[in-house]
Amino acid sequence: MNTQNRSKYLVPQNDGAPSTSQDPLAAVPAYLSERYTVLDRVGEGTYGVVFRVLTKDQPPRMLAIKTFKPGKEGDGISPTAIREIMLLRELRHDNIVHLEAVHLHRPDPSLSLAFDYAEHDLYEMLRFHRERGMGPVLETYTVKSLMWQLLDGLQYLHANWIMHRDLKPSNILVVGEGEEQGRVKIGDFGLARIYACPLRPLSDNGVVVTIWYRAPELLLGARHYTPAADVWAAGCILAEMLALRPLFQGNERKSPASAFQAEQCNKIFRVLGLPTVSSWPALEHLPHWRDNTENIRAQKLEYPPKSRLAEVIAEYSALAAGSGANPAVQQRGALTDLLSRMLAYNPEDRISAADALEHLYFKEEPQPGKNAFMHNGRLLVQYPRRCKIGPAGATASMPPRAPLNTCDAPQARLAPSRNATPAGVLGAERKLTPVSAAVTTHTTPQGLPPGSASTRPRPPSNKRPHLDPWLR
Ligand SMILES: Nc1ncnc2c1ncn2[C@@H]1O[C@H](COP(=O)(O)OP(=O)(O)OP(=O)(O)O)[C@@H](O)[C@H]1O
Repeated sequence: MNTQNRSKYLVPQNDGAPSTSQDPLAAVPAYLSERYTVLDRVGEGTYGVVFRVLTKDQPPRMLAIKTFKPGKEGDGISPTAIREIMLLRELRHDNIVHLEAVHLHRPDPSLSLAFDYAEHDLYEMLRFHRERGMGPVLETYTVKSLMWQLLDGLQYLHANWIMHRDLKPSNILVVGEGEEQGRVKIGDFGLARIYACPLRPLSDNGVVVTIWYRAPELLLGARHYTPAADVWAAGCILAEMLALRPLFQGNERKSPASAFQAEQCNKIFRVLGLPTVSSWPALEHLPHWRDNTENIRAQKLEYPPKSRLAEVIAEYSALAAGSGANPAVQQRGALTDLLSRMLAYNPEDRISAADALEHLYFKEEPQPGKNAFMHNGRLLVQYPRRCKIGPAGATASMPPRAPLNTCDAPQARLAPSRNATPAGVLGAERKLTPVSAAVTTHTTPQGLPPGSASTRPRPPSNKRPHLDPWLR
């Protein structure tokens, strides 16, 4: 089995098959059951396992608890990490997943974080369209609403000197029902760096680290991360919503850690053309550009003399729609203008999240809304609910527990994974109010039960539509 294609939701077995034999809730720390009824397990990321729970207060609320994997012996949770988590608790925005509670179990130490629960994420939504051959792809209104909300959340983070650094479809959560139906919740910010220390390198875990959303300045060796890199990732996500496939889908070179990611850069250059020092003066100081200029220039003929972004988006999205007519790209002028500003090579020229919200694209009809699923009183698509893996016989008062190993999604096949980029997050200064909320600590000497293998079914394959051969 090609480990690059292995979903990170699966703990590798000798034969590469997922394990379904272990109790999916075995990894729930005992101290959590004092406060929550654990319903089922919704997934596993690089750093932890996520459970769906109900609070035991009245009325019960549904939350997602992320329980972080125990670190190697001797690895504690640093005060810096705790401070950062506490800062995350202060974030309040409609489009940022809210960190409800922090449970720190000192003896291990182990940590569980409680967030708003969101039934969908953009990765699964895109997969749904791709797999079901929904044709056409996402509705224009849905694309606009999701992007508008994502940018709104981003501008809030950036205004507070926080950068996400790991934006990708699987981190774009979307609420399924209730008052906040169709609402984007940016998830997973900041936590990757906090948990990077105790874990083995991602490659040891057989996890693919996606670089598809990584900005060119980072690929070319820039040391400093700026909010513009989040906007690049958001631009890639906008393109992916239209095309149902990642715009720049390169393979990552895993080592050394600072390796020049030639293939990923190549994918970008083949669509946008080569960057130039005249339009991006800092380029000549970027180490990977400097060290590889000759090689890059030697392949010049492979790259278009000017950006082909508009054509590529039109081609890809027509392929995704199957019929050659994708309503989401009908307003091509404004859409491609916004996209090309979000995907500007020079980070200083790249549009900010705040300015992007003012772009003509969002002013043209249909204008974006707070509920990305519902337009003019009509539910546009009923997305399948998350795959959840519950224990037979667990009880829950609200809503009914998902049956064992079920989900509404089609049975899974292996796919390029939902991938993670190692990330850090918080800028040095913030406009946030001082931290007021307290961490709940648990000092009873209960260790984490031994972690169990994830039993999440494999996602289906990420079928690539037929591509323009020179874009391969
Ligand atoms: N607040 C939430 N509500 C519902 N599901 C969630 C929530 N947060 C995370 N999940 C789901 O739990 C699973 C694991 O999430 P997690 O954030 O740990 O990993 P990831 O984003 O997929 O990858 P990584 O952390 O490695 O970048 C995913 O399916 C994710 O969509």
